[in-house]
Amino acid sequence: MRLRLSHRAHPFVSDQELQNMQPFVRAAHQLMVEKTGVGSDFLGWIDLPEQSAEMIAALKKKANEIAQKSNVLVVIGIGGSYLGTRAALSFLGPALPELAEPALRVVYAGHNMSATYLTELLAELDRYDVAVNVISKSGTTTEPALAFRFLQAYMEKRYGKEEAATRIVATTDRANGALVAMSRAASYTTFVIPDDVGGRYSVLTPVGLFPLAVAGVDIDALLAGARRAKQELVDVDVLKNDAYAYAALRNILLRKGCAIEAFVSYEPGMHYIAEWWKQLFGESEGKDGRGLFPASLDFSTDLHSMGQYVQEGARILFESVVRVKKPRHALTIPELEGNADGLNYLALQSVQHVNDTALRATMLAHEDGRVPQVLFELDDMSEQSLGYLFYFFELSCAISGYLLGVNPFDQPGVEAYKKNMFALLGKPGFEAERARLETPR
Ligand SMILES: O=P(O)(O)OC[C@H]1O[C@](O)(CO)[C@@H](O)[C@@H]1O
Repeated sequence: MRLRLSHRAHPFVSDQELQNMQPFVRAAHQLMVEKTGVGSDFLGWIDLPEQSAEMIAALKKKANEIAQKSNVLVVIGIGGSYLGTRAALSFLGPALPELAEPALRVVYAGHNMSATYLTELLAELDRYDVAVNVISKSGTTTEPALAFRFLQAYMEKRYGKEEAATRIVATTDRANGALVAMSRAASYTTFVIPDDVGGRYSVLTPVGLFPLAVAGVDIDALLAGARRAKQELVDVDVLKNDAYAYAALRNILLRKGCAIEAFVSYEPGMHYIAEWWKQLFGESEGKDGRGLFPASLDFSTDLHSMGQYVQEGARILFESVVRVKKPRHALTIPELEGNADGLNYLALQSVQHVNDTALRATMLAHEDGRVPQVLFELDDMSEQSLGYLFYFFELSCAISGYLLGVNPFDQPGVEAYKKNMFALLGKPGFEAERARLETPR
């Protein structure tokens, strides 16, 4: 249940260069643990692995009640309010939710504003017993608010106000935002997102824990994995703390001209882990004209599309590769009589061996193509390993942001499109902005 850094981008970065970062890593560490850095009022994520047993018990009780009477949970949220859940469920399986018949399905809304998506979602719900978890830290984000308007009306029409109120759970701020008032008025069960935890660091709050508990995930094991990461990743020595080494490597590679970091995995279940990771690093570091652009690649699938670019395109990227040491299933390749497909040279070997060989072959090829690579090894695809991974990257991201000299916990740039959208839609209070936008440029 661990994530280990097993390849530190050599020969592109030497251990000496990594060690040269030590004073800066120490300073970043101190800013974080002494809570003296910018954004220090958003360090609540550090202690999430050890949160109140009372809150976890209440959360599990309600999750159980919802799971008893529903077979679809609609999770309404955007960004950090849904990506952690989606990442966890795709990581933990089933690998093919379209074909599986789980006792409860989790579907998403409020992460886009597509009329097609919402209409087709609402049209399908009649066939299921439905519950809704609406999640918004601010309680005012347009995408989830819009989706909830439709879902709330659907639930009340279908079940009546009283029963709908037992099937809707709100996860939001303690006191502020429209969702708090709406939940009070309708008597929804609510769970609180702590004031000192930002959206992208919130997967281990009820934001992730509640829907995951409804879906049957062992959230105690998830938290245990995060606790272990918290206990283990304490050494300030950059050569002994993998989370800090990763943060330092990213910064070295950025300064060496890599503008893009691609998160690479060889398990399809990691796809949404990469999406979660992209938000974490993108919102934390992309500011003040700085930061690596976080991208992701699903190998070996994308080797047959983006592989060409990585091998021979502009030398502007490095890869952070995650290898899963023990995937959920082992599969042996059968022998084929007559060897019509020519694959008998692989007979009786495991599919994992072939996948791992693709990883080795690709890393060697990309090294020849002058692409720096960092390799992580994740023990397995369990809840504990996932908790470890979540905490590992959150910690790396905080240190990396401080090394970069930005506030890793704000996201002022996200407001730009929102302000323009409100102005163009005619929201009261945005008249001057609208006039500015409509002035010919
Ligand atoms: O939970 P909220 O307040 O609806 O915000 C959702 C997401 O929107 C952002 O503010 C911007 O994408 C994220 O930081 C956050 O995770």
